[in-house]
Amino acid sequence: MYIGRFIVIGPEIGAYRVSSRSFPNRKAVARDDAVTIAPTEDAPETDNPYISYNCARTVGDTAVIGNGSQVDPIAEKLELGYPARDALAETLLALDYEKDDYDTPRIAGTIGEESYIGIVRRDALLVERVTESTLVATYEKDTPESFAFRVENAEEAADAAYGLDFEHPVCAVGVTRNDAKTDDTKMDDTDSNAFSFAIENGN
Ligand SMILES: NC(=O)c1ncn([C@@H]2O[C@H](COP(=O)(O)O)[C@@H](O)[C@H]2O)c1NC=O
Repeated sequence: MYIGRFIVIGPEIGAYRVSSRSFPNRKAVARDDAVTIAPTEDAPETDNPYISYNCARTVGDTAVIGNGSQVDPIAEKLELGYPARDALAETLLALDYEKDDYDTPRIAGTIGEESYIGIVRRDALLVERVTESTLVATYEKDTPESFAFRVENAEEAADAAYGLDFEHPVCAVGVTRNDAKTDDTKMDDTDSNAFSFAIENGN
């Protein structure tokens, strides 16, 4: 089954996976306080506005993940003190679904004291609090659904998301709260105090 990009919110551990038929030549890149989805060096030129973006950011004790440019304004709203539910709902509604051939939905989630997951589709805006592991995807599984995601740390989350049996995996990012009970994650460049990230680019 092809479900496109998807998010899992644990709720203490999360993951984002890029699956792509059209633009497989992409990778996740760790920045100071973000993870970016970017074309690989050998990728063909494209002017598609939807395929390079920050897919993960942290703001204090909240992490944001998502499938497009909404991640930055969601993070900015959190910085201004918006509750996560409102930051997700207002931003998803303002940016709306992507104006491409598929009306691709925007999906996003936050991990924090309370965790949330959201999607804006052509026909709906859904934002829900997450209390058990939940998945939402751009296609097919485009309503948040309970999803068994048994992982202990950010590396396992990235590996598991990458390896899930949905077609055309490209790359994945795992994120975990450091004050959650699983704290044996390897720290890397993108770690804030509150969160650890891990990247799986399939090589
Ligand atoms: N976020 C992404 O990484 C991303 N990759 C592709 N898209 C959009 O989705 C369309 C379909 O892509 P695909 O056939 O790879 O699933 C693309 O034309 C593009 O407009 C994306 N937009 C939303 O998921």
